[in-house]
Amino acid sequence: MATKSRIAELSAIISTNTAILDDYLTSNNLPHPSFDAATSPSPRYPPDAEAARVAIEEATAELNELVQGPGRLLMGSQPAIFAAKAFISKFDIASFVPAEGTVSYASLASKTRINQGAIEALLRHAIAHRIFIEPTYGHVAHSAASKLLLNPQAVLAGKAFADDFFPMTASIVPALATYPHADEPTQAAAAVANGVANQKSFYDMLADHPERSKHFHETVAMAGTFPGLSWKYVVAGFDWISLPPGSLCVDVGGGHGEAAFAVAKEFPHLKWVVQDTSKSFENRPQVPDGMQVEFVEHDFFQPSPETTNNAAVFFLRWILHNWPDQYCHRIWRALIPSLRTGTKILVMEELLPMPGSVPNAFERGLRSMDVGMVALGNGRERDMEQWKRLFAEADGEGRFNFDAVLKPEGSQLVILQVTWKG
Ligand SMILES: C[S@@+](CC[C@H](N)C(=O)[O-])C[C@H]1O[C@@H](n2cnc3c(N)ncnc32)[C@H](O)[C@@H]1O
Repeated sequence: MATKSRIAELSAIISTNTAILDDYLTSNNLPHPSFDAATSPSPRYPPDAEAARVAIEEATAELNELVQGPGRLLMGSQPAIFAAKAFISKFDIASFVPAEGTVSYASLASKTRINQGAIEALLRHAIAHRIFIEPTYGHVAHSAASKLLLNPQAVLAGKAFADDFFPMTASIVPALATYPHADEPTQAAAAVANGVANQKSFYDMLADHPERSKHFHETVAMAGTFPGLSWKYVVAGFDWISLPPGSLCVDVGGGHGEAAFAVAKEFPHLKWVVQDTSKSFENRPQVPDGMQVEFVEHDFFQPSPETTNNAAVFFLRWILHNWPDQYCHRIWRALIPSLRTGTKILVMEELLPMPGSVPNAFERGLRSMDVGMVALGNGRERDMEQWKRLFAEADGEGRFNFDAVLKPEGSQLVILQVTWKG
């Protein structure tokens, strides 16, 4: 019997899994996927239906790319869509489009004071990507995707994309052409994009732009509402109950303190100090009543303050991936004055898999983050060997002992547990 071709295999996978998802939606009287503005924003499915959805996403993408052929695949990506998305967010285009009905390009031009032809070019490119629709010639209405841009959190994230993530991504190649060693934060694409190469790292530059700083920090804090990044995984990722009452935990570069809040809520016997820059603390939420959480301004390249001397745990989530190895070592060495034999250092980060060993859509997300870290500060996402090497070399004497990697079920990030041997 002839073996099935890959495209026939993929077609079968799509057919089987589409039937599963379709049955689930129909039998539960739920809306079916649609680009229509009335569609619910981000449907969440139970495990079987979600597995079918993921299989469809994976197989349709592979099938689509297979039938494109190598030439179209190589040349077909359209970077202008990122400019269109950045434009839409920067100029609040979604807010000018009524929830019901349409707005004309002429009206958008008068509201934004931007040339109508340029708006038409950018929005029609977005429309071709299902962001907005043009139900009658010259008039724009919402699609399901564009309507999401009315959500206040999406507005903030869109601004961070338009002002920071998109321009820094576009500057990766010029930065590497000028600074090929790619090992200094001040020579990364973010610095190049902002005209501060050799002067400021991304975070130092951001401190000069209060609005952008607010968008960035709130976007990072908001990421904790995404399923794989939920704060509940900070709670599940370590044996917090094993720490004696009154133990001090320090969230280094803790941003808005959401990780500390999540653990303090479940384990009120612990005290938390959240360290970060003053800019990051702006717009942070109040400490909920009864929680022992304190916010302390501290530069993590400087020695940890004496008040953290008896800390049981130093927790670093999404810190080290921003920085090249030698800067990570500086952050770790700054902890040493406060470390005692047995102090735990918990690093919550992505763990890069072997290339090609995880579903492609997931891998694309991870690799995109990795490139994003190069852009932000010549940082890196890291695989297991790279993490182990980073810990082993951090103090020059191998006193940071790597214990274990913990991955709570469903978490996108792992917790790497390290103990100070003293
Ligand atoms: C990617 S965010 C992660 C925030 C938080 N830990 C989380 O998981 O959401 C990196 C954090 O490092 C902080 N940061 C950057 N440079 C710093 C420095 N020199 N000292 C202290 N914090 C710093 C930033 O302000 C930001 O809050």
